Amino acid sequence: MSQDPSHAKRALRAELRERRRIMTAREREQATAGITRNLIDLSTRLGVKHASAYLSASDEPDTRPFLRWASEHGIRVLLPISRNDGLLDWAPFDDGVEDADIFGMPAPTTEVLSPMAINEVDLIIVPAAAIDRSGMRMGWGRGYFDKTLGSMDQRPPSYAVVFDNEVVERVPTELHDQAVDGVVTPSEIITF
Ligand SMILES: Nc1nc2c(c(=O)[nH]1)N(C=O)[C@@H](CNc1ccc(C(=O)N[C@@H](CCC(=O)O)C(=O)O)cc1)CN2
Ligand SMILES: Nc1ncnc2c1ncn2[C@@H]1O[C@H](COP(=O)(O)OP(=O)(O)OP(=O)(O)O)[C@@H](O)[C@H]1O
Repeated sequence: MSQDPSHAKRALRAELRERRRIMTAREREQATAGITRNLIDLSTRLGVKHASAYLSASDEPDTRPFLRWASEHGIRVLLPISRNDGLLDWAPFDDGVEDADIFGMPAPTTEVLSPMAINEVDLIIVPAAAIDRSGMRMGWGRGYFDKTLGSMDQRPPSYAVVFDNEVVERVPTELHDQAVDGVVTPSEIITF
């Protein structure tokens, strides 16, 4: 593997992307059930009232059943919308109210709030490609969550959501990379 972390990241992302692509429908369903159960457990344990999460794309761990549960239980959830300047706007979850963002990622079309809105939440749920045993996070390569997490001085607990085989020994890291406080997979909740 190359010494340059950005090259190593690219290679690892390609491998992970391919692994997600070849998952069967049954594997996905089972993963969704576990992830939903663990996200509900985590939010309940933390007494969360206001969270941020993401609207999953078809290859990503499915957040929608959790989002519906949260909505039914009075938990307000903010979802990201990618901006051209590298920051994320936020908008509240409302089932079915969505469109594609500038990258084709699902994004909410409810009332747009500024990047500052994330400062109001008491749990941050982030997408990731892989998480290592020290909590370092590798995302999909646009730096959105590094900038978002890195800009907050009072950060609530932040948990990444990945499939079980995406918790790895080490991810390649660069100076700007931000660690998360824990990870939710279909089979467990790990707090670092
Ligand atoms: N569902 C969801 N929404 C999200 C994110 C996410 O990961 N999942 N984001 C999390 O940040 C932001 C969008 N981030 C993105 C990150 C990368 C690419 C992208 O096109 N990546 C290239 C590979 C780049 C590389 O490997 O260097 C690609 O996939 O082809 C698009 C959007 C905001 N919304
Ligand atoms: N805090 C920051 N300030 C300025 N640039 C940054 C910052 N964080 C990341 N970047 C830039 O963003 C690009 C992508 O970074 P990286 O590969 O770590 O993204 P990622 O964590 O995989 O993506 P994401 O957070 O969108 O899931 C890099 O070119 C990096 O220089």
